[in-house]
Amino acid sequence: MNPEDAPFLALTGVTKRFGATLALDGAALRIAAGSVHALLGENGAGKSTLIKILSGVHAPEAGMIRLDGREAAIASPRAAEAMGLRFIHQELNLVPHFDAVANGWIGRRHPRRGPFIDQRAMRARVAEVAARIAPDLPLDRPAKRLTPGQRQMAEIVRALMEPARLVVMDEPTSSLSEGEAERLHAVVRQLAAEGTAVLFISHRLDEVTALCADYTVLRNGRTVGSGRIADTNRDGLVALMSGGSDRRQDSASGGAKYAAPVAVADGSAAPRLSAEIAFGPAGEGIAFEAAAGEIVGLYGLVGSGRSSLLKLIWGAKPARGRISVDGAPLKGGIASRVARGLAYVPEDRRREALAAPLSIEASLALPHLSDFRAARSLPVSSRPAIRRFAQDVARRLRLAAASLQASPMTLSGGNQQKLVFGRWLGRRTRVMLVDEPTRGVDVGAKAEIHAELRRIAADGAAVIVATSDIEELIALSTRVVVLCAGRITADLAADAIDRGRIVAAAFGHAVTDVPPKAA
Ligand SMILES: Nc1ncnc2c1ncn2[C@@H]1O[C@H](COP(=O)(O)OP(=O)(O)OP(=O)(O)O)[C@@H](O)[C@H]1O
Repeated sequence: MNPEDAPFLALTGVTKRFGATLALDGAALRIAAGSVHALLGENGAGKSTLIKILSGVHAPEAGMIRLDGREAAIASPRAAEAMGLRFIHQELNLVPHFDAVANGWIGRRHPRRGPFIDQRAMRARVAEVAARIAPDLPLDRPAKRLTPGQRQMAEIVRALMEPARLVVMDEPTSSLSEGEAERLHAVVRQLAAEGTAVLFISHRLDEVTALCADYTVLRNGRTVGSGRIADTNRDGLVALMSGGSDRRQDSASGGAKYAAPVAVADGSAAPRLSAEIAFGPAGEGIAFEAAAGEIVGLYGLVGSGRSSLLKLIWGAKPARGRISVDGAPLKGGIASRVARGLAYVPEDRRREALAAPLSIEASLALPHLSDFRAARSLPVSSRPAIRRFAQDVARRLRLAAASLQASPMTLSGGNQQKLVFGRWLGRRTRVMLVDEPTRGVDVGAKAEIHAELRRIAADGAAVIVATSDIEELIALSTRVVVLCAGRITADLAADAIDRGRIVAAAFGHAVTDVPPKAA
C-alpha cells in the first residue's frame, strides 16, 4: 500500500489465543479504500481468526482496530455490519430453500405496505443490486438449485444490499469453475472501482497476483510482510508465507511403515478398477477403467457427475451394474471396500468426514480401525498404534494442531483437509478416490499431497482425482477423463492432455484422443 493511501481500516497488535494455541500474535493489517487486498498465509497462519475478529465473532485479547483513523470496537456481527463490513465465508450462509430475493432480505427490515410485507419492493431492491454485478442470476430459484458460482453471486448480492465499505471473501473461487472464477474476478474489480475495498483470501497465487493490488502475509499469527503486489512476485510471497523453508524436500523423506492389510498386485491382467454402471440423467450407463499406477484426473463442470461417479464406486450411493477391482466384483458396502483396498477422500470434509465427536487422532484412524487391532484375534484397537500412525501423518503433512487429542473442529480449514487425506497414508491402497484433494490447502501442503498421490500410484494403486482446479488437473494427471452431463466426452492419454480440449469437452464437445500438433 502506498504511504499516501490512508488506510480506512487498520488493525494493530491483534492477539487471540485458543487454549494452548496462539492463533494471532500481534498481527497487523492496513487496508486502503477501494483496494483489492490479499490476505495470505499457510494453513493455520491465522487468516480466518483475523477475519472473525473483524466480523465481531471473536473478541481479541489485545490490539486495536481503527476505522477512518478512529478507534472502533467491533463487539458483534451486527456492529461489523453497521460499519459497512461484509463477509463471504468459505461455507456459504444462504438458506437452501430460499431464493436470492428471500436470502437477500434475511436479517433486514422488510419493506412494508400497510400491514403487509411488500414482496414487490423486496424483489425490486434485490434486482437492482443484482443488475449491477450479476445480471444473469436467477432471482427466483432456491439457493440449493444454483451452481456454486451463482451461490457466490447471491451471497455478494446479499452483502451489497446496504452500502458496503469492505467485502471480505474467504477463498471464494476454491469451488468455482474457471469461467465462474473469472466472473467473480470481474465483480471484485468492479467493487474496487466503485470504492469498496475487498479483502481476498486465496491459496491460488496466480489469481492473487493477477487480481490484487496489495498484500499482507501472516505466519504463525504474526504479520511478516505487506506491500504492493506489483513490487513482489509469486516466489517472494511463497518465501514470506513459509519463512523460507523448503517443505517439499522435507516431506519427501517421510515414509510410513504400517501393517499392509491388503494384498497387492496379484499379477492378473485385469485393470485395477473397472466400472460399468447405470449413470447419467436417464441412467444410460458409463464404462470407466483405471490401471495400476495411473492418476486419472476427472474433470467436468458442476452437475457433470464427477463427484457422483466417485461416490458410486466408493459405495456411498447404490450403483446398478458392475464394479470390479483386479477383475473381482465389489460386493457389500463401504467396510468391505476398505478391506479390498479402496480409499475415498470426500469433497465436503465437514459434513462427510469430520462430524463425529472424536479426537484428531481417532478421526484419522476411523475409516480403517481394524488396521490397528491390538492382536489379530481381538476386536479392540491399540491406542499406541493409532497414536504412532497419527503422529506420523501429522509429521508428513505438517498438520498444524495444538494436540492430536483435540477436536478436528479446532483445526483450520486447510488442516482439516490434510486430516481427511492423511487417513489413508501408509496403507496399501489399490484404488484411491479423491474429490478436490487440495481445496483450501496452502501451496506447500498442496505439493505434499500431490507427492503422496504420486507415491500411492507408484506403489500400484489406481488413483482417481476429481478436481475443479485445471492447473492441478494438468499437473497431476497421467490421463484425463472429462464428463459432461453424465457422459464421458474425452479420455485423454498423457500426451494428449491439453487445456483447450479439456474445456471443450467439459462443455459437451466430443474430443478425440489425438496427440497435440507439434508447435
Ligand atoms: N475455535 C478454535 N479452537 C481452537 N483452536 C482454533 C480455533 N480456531 C482456530 N484455531 C487455531 O488457530 C490457528 C489459526 O487458525 P485459522 O483458522 O485462523 O488459520 P487460517 O490461516 O485461516 O488457515 P486455513 O488457510 O487453513 O484456513 C490454528 O492453529 C487453528 O488450529
